[in-house]
Amino acid sequence: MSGRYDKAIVSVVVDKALYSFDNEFDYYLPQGAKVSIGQRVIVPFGKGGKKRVGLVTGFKQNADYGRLKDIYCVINDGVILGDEALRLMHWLKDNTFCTYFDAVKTILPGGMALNVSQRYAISDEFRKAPDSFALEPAEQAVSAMLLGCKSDRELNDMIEYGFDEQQKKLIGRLSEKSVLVSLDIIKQRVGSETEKNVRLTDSYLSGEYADKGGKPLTAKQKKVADFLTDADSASVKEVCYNCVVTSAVINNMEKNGIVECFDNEVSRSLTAGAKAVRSIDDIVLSDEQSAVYSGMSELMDSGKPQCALLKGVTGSGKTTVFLKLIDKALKQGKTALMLVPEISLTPQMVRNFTDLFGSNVAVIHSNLSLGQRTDEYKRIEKGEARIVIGTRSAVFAPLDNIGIIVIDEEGEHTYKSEKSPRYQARSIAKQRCFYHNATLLLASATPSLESAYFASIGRYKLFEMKKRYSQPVLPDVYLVDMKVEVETGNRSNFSRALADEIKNNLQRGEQTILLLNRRGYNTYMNCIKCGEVYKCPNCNIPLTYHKTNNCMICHYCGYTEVFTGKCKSCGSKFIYSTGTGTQRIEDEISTLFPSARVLRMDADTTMSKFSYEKNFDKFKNGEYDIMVGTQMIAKGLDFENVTLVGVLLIDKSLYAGDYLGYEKTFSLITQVVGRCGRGSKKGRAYLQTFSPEHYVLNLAADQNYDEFFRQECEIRKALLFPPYCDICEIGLSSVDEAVCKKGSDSFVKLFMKNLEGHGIPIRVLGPSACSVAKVNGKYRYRIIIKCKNNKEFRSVMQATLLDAYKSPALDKVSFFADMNGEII
Ligand SMILES: Nc1ncnc2c1ncn2[C@@H]1O[C@H](COP(=O)(O)OP(=O)(O)OP(=O)(O)O)[C@@H](O)[C@H]1O
Ligand SMILES: [Zn+2]
Repeated sequence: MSGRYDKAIVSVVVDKALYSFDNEFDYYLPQGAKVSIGQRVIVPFGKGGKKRVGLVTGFKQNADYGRLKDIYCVINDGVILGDEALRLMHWLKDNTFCTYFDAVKTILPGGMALNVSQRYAISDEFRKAPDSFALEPAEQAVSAMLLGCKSDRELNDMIEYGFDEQQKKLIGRLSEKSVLVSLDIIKQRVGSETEKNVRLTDSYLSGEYADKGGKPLTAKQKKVADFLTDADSASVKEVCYNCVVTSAVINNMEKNGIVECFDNEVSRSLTAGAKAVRSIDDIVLSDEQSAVYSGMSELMDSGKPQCALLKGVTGSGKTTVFLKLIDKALKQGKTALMLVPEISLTPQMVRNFTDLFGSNVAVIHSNLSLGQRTDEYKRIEKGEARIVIGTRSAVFAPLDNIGIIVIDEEGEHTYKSEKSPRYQARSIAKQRCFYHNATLLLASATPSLESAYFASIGRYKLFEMKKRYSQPVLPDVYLVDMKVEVETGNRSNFSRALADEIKNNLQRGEQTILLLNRRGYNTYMNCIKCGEVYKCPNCNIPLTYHKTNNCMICHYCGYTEVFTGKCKSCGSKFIYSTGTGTQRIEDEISTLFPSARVLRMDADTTMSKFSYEKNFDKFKNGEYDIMVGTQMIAKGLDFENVTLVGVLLIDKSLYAGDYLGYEKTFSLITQVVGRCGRGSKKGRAYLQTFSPEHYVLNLAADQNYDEFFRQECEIRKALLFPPYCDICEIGLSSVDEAVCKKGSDSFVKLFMKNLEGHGIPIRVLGPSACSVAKVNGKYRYRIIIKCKNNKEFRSVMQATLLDAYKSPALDKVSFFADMNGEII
């Protein structure tokens, strides 16, 4: 319901409200003001009546008139959350334990967020007669400093960056005494135009800048760096605006090598200006593809919400089927949404779409500047783009009349948000399909166990494609026993079989992909003399040695120290290092195969994200013979000249320490094996392991998903894990371990108390320290609650969280609840 009234009481959700205090608050709408549901307003909030951004969620008939405050002003940019978006906001609040406004901010693109900030100026009275004001000495000192400022801008900069906490406190007093006047400035984070962009340099991100003695950042520079860390990239204008700096600050940072400027040509060519160059009618589906298409068409024609799972082996041409189905939706006068796990890895996918649908395609992902994201959002809202491709957050794209939502590689963990609101894109997609009577298509070569289970009990309609499109056979897969290699004197990271095959490939001019899921050079270092193990002081886990910058780096928090070659505690020069990372493999390849041209792809070489596409293009053009990388190279890539895949050591992934370990390993192997033999030549894959007898590895080598599914379901059923129950994880952290542990125990007690009288079957595991027990100087505990995710359970959890916020035992502990989250 949405309407306009001259006088009314409205419910408003408010920005920056704490979870424990979050609600729909009532406000009085001033006489003559008009507002609609879904429109933004500024309201006074809290004790001091500070101005906050809010969003109107409804009108009220009866409320306590006397105690209500007036809305301060209505923001004149119309309804920004429509009926569906408001429902999603409520859904997020109820299901993920976030605040209303966290939900609002997640649904809107970052660039549309509004901020209220306070700006100060010296009052005319004070300027004229400063001596007539009764000020304490400290106040006098501060006001003298402020009087010395040449402009309001300088004055506000001084307050924000130059003052310590003590001085900042005096600002409030000076406003009360009318020395200063304050203004509330409402800022939208960006305008709509796009221009020159900035991002942090690789050197700064890798810590090289700091290591090479780069100047420490000034307060303003730090603000810019923090902003860019969050935003990935933004236009110069946006940075200036949000960080309240001039472009001179950015120029300086560019000179010092902290940021770099670039033109974002990628997104421009991808979206508004794109032209269709091919016709969808030229694509002819194979028999298997046609069968899926007609089955899906039936669902789409039903006019009811539907959910289907497409299990298609790697290279079966799932994308082609998506294209045809999306074309069908458009022809029905509807719109379509397609989610991918990581856009930088699938430039080909985006190209496929723009080639066929031109500017009808909008792309949403975090590599765009805030302005570009807002522009895409508006193109979608206006109906100029009726197909949206994007990563997780694109699931909220303001499409109207959706016909189909496709989620590619549906089991990928990137679909789950790891910060509040902790939502799973699949669940949001389901909500949207219900709303629009649309069809949801989940697709993968290795579906998540949960989706496969729902398909097996008939809740999802199941479609399968068992053949590759161009090459009738899947690659041959061999397990290589590394124990035998070691026993027979081969201590290298390459088994003889794999080394021989790499040699063959080099001779034949065919390409090879090597997977090792650890970056860096050595992953463990200790002193032989005193036994000291080099660990991160913040996280207490072993540091990884990086040869490229001669540093030891923590892969959890980024802590970096230069490796001196001597033990820090005893000074000995005998340092023992073990554990192989991708950098070391790159070295070993150059020793074993000096002529090979090697491309390394891991988080260290691709920090700016833009390197992905360039490097993959070079590899595709044959400029490299071997690509070695972490799991980022395992999925989605389609290079026809790759005929060999080697997995250097898979064991660690099997024992990842949570119930998803086997599922993830099976999926990783299937995906990476699927990268070879996609053209006319058959592929082969070698999996090196110290546990060649492990059944998961054997099933993965056989590419036998069905049997893996059966066995894994048995285990999950016996031990009670999803999909046979839901899991609610409580994560707790604190700088003090004892406080964290005590707080965790209190949380369990509060939960048990709230549970009383409900008769809900649950099992509580823990509290226990997380497997990485300390990150960024904070100790981490977790509680696992096996439960059934329903309204009753969630209400118990909500009550527990509210109690926990009030409990003194949890005063110094941060905590969150996460339904069915991935457990690290
Ligand atoms: N009907 C078709 N006509 C022409 N080419 C096709 C057709 N179907 C698939 N292909 C080609 O086959 C190759 C594999 O297709 P695609 O990348 O869509 O497979 P996929 O199922 O998504 O694989 P993966 O799960 O490994 O990512 C691509 O190069 C694609 O262009
Ligand atoms: Zn660390």
